[in-house]
Amino acid sequence: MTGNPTFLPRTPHGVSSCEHGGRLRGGKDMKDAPAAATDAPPRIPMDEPAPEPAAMTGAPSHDAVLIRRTLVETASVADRLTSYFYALLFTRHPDLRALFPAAMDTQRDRLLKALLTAAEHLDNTPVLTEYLRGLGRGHRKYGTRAEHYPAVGEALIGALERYAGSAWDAETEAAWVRTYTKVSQMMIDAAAEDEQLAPAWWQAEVVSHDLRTPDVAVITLRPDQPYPFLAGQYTTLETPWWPRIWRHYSFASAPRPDGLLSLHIKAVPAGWVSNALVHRARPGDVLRLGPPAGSMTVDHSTDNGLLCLGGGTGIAPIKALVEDVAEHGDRRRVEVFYGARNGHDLYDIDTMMRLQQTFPWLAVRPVTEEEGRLPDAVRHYGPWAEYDAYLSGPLGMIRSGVDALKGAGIPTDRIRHDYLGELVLPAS
Ligand SMILES: NC(=O)C1=CN([C@@H]2O[C@H](COP(=O)(O)OP(=O)(O)OC[C@H]3O[C@@H](n4cnc5c(N)ncnc54)[C@H](O)[C@@H]3O)[C@@H](O)[C@H]2O)C=CC1
Repeated sequence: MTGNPTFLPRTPHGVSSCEHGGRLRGGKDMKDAPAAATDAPPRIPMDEPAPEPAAMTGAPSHDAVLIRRTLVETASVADRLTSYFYALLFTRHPDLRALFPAAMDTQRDRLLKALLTAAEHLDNTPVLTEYLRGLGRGHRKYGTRAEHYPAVGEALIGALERYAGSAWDAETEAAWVRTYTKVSQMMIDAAAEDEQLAPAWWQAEVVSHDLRTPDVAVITLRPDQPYPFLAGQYTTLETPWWPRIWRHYSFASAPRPDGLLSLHIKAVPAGWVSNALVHRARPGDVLRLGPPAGSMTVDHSTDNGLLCLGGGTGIAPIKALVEDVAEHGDRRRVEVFYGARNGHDLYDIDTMMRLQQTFPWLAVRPVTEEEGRLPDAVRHYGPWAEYDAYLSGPLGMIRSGVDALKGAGIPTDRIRHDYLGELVLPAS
């Protein structure tokens, strides 16, 4: 290590809780941890997805330049860097191992990816603040405490130092220490504030389980206490069968007067949580939910129409958005394109068609792959320049959908989805 990093995030009350500074002993001697087997891809690839960025303004700060240089340098070895990061963390702080799932697989790169996403948005303070505050709140359910953050910072610096090659020097290390201190402080403060307002997690009982296709279930939950959220948001969920493995699922309904929550789950190959929810969960089972998150919510300050693309189970939050517009009595035009591989996979088409019959301002267009892919279908209609766009579905669909919508004249700041991290981060 070139310097002597000291992470001193204040406790929520402004007093330094502990000091974990100093060189990481023995870091250079450690072997890379073996790569874990891969699980099914997480629906949202980080702990919590970042919000849509505002346009970046001005030149990047010097710290941001140094940090991006490190990211570029380590992009091709991200996997080894991640393994080494966790090896350092757990060797130096074995007590922290219990906060993570028994099998690390997809968890492995989540923490690091979240940190790197934060670094990516260093110069965009409103976006960074919103993202980190959500991340801090979301970490309460893992049992994360203020005093854990310095340990993570040390492991991060140790791993970066090892893999950043010529991009690493004392100045770069100082930039990372400053950045990490800022990042962790925002998370700590947000968690402390949230503690006054909301539980760290909710328990929710399965009250109905409806298998719509061999792979897709619609599940209704009754939370043990009120669960406030907005249509279009998602939750994190832990099952009793896979402790400490959390997955993201969007709510399929706007908030209901009876307080019940509904989710659409597709069992994906090797997806432990999704398979348990589809094939094992039954009424009476109790799950745990983290706080709501996500920025794909309706902007009620405008009369713009809504153009919604829902692919596969991505139709769930789109249905919630439609209900939200209906409840506001806005009568704004809402155009839904509902994509699936084939007719059989359009598992919620009856509900969507019922909504279309009820609301004259709503048009629902099912699109199967025989007819083409969702973004192509959208290009055949329009014009869309006066619409706000909402996308939910597989990553490839979001990517090509965003391109199609930009091509149709919708500005980026009126295109909402919850996949930002994966779209901006270098592939690893
Ligand atoms: N908030 C969100 O963004 C949500 C996302 N999801 C995600 O949606 C996905 C749904 O998966 P499945 O039901 O298996 O979907 P799928 O693989 O059956 O595809 C659904 C639709 O997306 C289209 N599509 C797929 N790849 C595409 C590409 N590269 N370019 C253009 N169109 C493409 C297909 O043609 C089809 O119309 C999951 O990954 C799930 O995690 C689910 C709920 C909410």
